[in-house]
Amino acid sequence: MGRMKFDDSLEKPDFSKAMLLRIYRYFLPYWKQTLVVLAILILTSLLGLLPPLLIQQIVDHALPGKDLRMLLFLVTASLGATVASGLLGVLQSYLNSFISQNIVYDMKNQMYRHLQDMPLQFFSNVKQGEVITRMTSDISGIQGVFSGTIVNFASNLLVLISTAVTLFLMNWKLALVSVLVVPLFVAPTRKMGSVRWKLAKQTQEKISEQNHIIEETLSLSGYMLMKLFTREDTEQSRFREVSLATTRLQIRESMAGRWFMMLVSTFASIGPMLIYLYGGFLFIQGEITVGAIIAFVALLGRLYSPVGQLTNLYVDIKRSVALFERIFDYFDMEPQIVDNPNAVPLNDANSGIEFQNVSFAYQQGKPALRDISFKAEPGTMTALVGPSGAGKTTITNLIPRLYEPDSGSIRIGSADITSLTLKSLRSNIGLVTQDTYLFNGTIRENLLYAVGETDENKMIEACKAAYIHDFIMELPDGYDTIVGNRGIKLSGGEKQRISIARVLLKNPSIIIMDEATSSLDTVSEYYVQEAMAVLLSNKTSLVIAHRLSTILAADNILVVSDGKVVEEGKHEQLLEKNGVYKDLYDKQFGKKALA
Ligand SMILES: Nc1ncnc2c1ncn2[C@@H]1O[C@H](COP(=O)(O)OP(=O)(O)OP(=O)(O)O)[C@@H](O)[C@H]1O
Repeated sequence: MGRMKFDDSLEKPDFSKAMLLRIYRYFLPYWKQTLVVLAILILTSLLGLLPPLLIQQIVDHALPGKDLRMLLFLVTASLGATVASGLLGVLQSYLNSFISQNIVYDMKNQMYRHLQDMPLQFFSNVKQGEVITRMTSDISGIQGVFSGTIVNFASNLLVLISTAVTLFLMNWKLALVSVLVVPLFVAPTRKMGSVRWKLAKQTQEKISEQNHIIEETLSLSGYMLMKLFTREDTEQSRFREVSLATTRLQIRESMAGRWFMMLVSTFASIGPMLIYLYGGFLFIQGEITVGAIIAFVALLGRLYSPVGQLTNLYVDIKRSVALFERIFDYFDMEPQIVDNPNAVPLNDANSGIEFQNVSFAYQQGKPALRDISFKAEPGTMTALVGPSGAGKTTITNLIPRLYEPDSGSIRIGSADITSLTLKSLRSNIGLVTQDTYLFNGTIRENLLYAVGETDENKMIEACKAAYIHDFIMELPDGYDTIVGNRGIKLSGGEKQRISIARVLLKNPSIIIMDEATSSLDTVSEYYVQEAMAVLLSNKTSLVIAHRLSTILAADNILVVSDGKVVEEGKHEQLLEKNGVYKDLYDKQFGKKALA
């Protein structure tokens, strides 16, 4: 315990001018408050000098002169200085907190907005929980940078300078003696700080690992996976292992340098002894007074403590700059899909969709779509069929610009979608995905997410059209029923109908639908089909179709295979071709159709 391994090879933080300027910019709006804090720090460092100096006067003048009035005055003045210093400290705490919390507030809002503009790809790649860590602990850690690092630095420096100057003015020989001890504890304090920082970093990593396990296994889907594969014991031992490592690290961290601390306090106490010894000698020589020796010893604390803290400051600054670096890493990721400078709103959304030679790859060298061209006429339904992984979802994701094609263009009417404002484009598109995402709130809240506010009648109308109103009314709390995490309290068909109602409320001209593959019972399926029919009527729609009835109702069918449109036409025409479609049809629907 308390063993230390010292490693000087800590990676250097980025102290570049650009970095510091960037950090400085966050503090700039609060420069007035910062100036007040600085003024308070100067005042308190001076006020702190008063009590020892007043004690000197008491010992040298008030007591030997038996001057009661002078004694009272000096004691009151000393008390006054302490009280004033305390009051200023309160104001300073408020300002510290005001400045740092406001910077955190500014940063969090900026980061939230920034992350909203990140492409879908970012959220597919980022580790679970990572965004939350950056948003919460990293940004919140910034508050410590001002109230901790910066204020500490300024305050310690001011106390150190003011005390050193006072000591040297009082008696330069004695001051020199007190400074002699300083190097004795600077080196150990430095070492201790670095070791602590290393251990703290390791602990932080272990804690992140622990959080990751918790998030992975105690979230809804993770929990189901763990239960169904009976992995409880394995997960438990994985968790226990990481927890044990964390616990050990934390014990080591709290013990790190305890031996050194002991040494340091011993060294620090050598200072006063030296002062008594050498000061006593000077007193005997008649060079200084008893009061001066007492004041000197009292002031020593104000000299040693800031030296110790300033020695450790490098670690604090490093931690702070590392925090900023982590946050700036996120800010430096450019949102790739943004409005064109000359973007215009979409005028007529119901004018058909056209893909012209569109190619796209999620990863370089692995094309997901190759030279896709097709036209979805206004007011018609286009069905996308094809084997799993063929690229159907990718095609639909390109229309609301969740991803950008690598080449080719997508048009709505005559407008290239990149020339349109994202807001107008997306507000004209209704997306019904396979795994309907409902957040943990009431059915009403989930429905109104589409439009913000609407009157009750419109909402009920949409639910009736989506064949879900009667079901909702049968629930004990009706529209105020809580749906649970991701809507777990509802069946797949019910969730899909709610999401259809949500899109109906939005009433967009273009509908993109990924039909659920999960088989619903006949009644549920019937209702979903009916709801879909309402949703799709008179709209330009693209449906990833898994049901024969949908395929038969489609005005045009695109057969997608290996990132290409390999066949196109109506059901009968495609069957006649005796190609990929026929093959798919036989495999997927042949038996069902016969039945
Ligand atoms: N976010 C992603 N990052 C990298 N590759 C992806 C991503 N999403 C899909 N892919 C890959 O792109 C290809 C096309 O996927 P897509 O989801 O479009 O297929 P699909 O036809 O919709 O399949 P399914 O019917 O199974 O949903 C697949 O090979 C898939 O592995």
